[in-house]
Amino acid sequence: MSLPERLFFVDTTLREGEQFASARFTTAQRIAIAEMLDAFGVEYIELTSPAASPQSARDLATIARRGLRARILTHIRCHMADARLAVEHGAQGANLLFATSEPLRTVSHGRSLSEILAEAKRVICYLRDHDIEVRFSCEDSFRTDLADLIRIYRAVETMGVQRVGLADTVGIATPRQVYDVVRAVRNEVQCDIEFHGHNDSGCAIANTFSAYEAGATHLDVTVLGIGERNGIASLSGMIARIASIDPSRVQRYRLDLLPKIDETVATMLGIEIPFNQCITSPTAFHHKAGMHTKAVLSDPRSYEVLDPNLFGRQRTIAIAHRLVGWHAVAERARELGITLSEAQARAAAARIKALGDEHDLDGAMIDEILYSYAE
Ligand SMILES: CC(=O)SCCNC(=O)CCNC(=O)[C@H](O)C(C)(C)COP(=O)(O)OP(=O)(O)OC[C@H]1O[C@@H](n2cnc3c(N)ncnc32)[C@H](O)[C@@H]1OP(=O)(O)O
Ligand SMILES: O=C(O)CCC(=O)C(=O)O
Ligand SMILES: [Zn+2]
Repeated sequence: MSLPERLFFVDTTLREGEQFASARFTTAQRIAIAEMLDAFGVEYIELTSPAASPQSARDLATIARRGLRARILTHIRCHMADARLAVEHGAQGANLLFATSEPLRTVSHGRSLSEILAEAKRVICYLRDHDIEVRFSCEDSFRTDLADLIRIYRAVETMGVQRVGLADTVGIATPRQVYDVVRAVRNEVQCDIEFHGHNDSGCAIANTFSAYEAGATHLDVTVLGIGERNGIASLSGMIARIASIDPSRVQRYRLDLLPKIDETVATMLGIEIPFNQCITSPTAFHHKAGMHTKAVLSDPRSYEVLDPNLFGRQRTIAIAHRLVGWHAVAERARELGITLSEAQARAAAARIKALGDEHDLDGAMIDEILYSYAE
């Protein structure tokens, strides 16, 4: 499968990620996160609006002055006061949004589509006059009428935005729907397209990937997928999704930094890396069941679509449990310098299984059983 060439990550750990329940990054932590993401190679780092709090405004200015390779964006309402703050605090780009769906339009801001477009024109012209890269996003795009979406995107493109954004704000969209809507927008505008997908129904990575396949160029991610409620697509998840199809698409990034980035942010948040996190979870390259370990010992590609070495990780093979197979037992014996016949390895595996039915096992217990064959 060939994937589109144009791919930019917009990491929004310092905006969407700050909306995660336990996030309250200090200035030093914000700088550390921005520097790690920059070293990794994300193209954009999105920061909380300078309107949010005095420290958020100061930190935007500090990070924007830091001379990072990544472009520093701030996420603001389509509002002149917020736009002025973005300019005053040195943002290189402004990610504007306005809710356009029926359910949100009423309760979020109460504007009609025409009023949204009138406000957008003032704000976009002001930002473009100040040489700010502008993206305009329709919040809750997937509960917005497609004709309304297209009307707005065509209009803001003529106002001079560099890209339009589609947001699955409530995590309701399916991968096929994302593909169809992004494709429809792709056919209507020339500018770049950004996608932002929430994980409420478990489709954030799949939806973000579908958007990429359909022509989205800019993909929103956060470290560990943190964000409002249960978050959005994770950086490591999107890297895994793309690398498993075509590693050359992500070879320009410092993939070996991913474990450290996830670990550092998890520590800042006071959480563990989730067990099901792609690439960086402690068990992401851990093999247990006998049928798996037998095959992996012969050729890791049997049960690994990603090479752990690419990410500075190592595979682990567990044998201290009742699902063990004799091949893995024989391999452990070889590591210990013990030569077992097939019959002995099978007998040792049977012994481990019987003990595993009775209680938890650990590596030392297994080695003791294996040494008993060496005597
Ligand atoms: C789906 C998302 O994650 S969107 C991003 C969410 N991010 C944030 O909310 C950033 C943190 N937010 C904040 O610090 C505050 O909400 C602020 C500073 C932005 C605004 O605070 P307040 O002025 O106290 O307003 P409050 O948050 O209660 O209400 C939102 C206001 O923004 C207006 N508004 C909402 N969306 C938009 C929009 N896209 N563009 C312009 N105005 C908007 C509402 O009409 C309301 O205006 P009002 O004060 O005239 O009634
Ligand atoms: O600005 C955007 O495109 C996304 C805003 C957001 O966080 C959302 O809609 O969930
Ligand atoms: Zn969001």
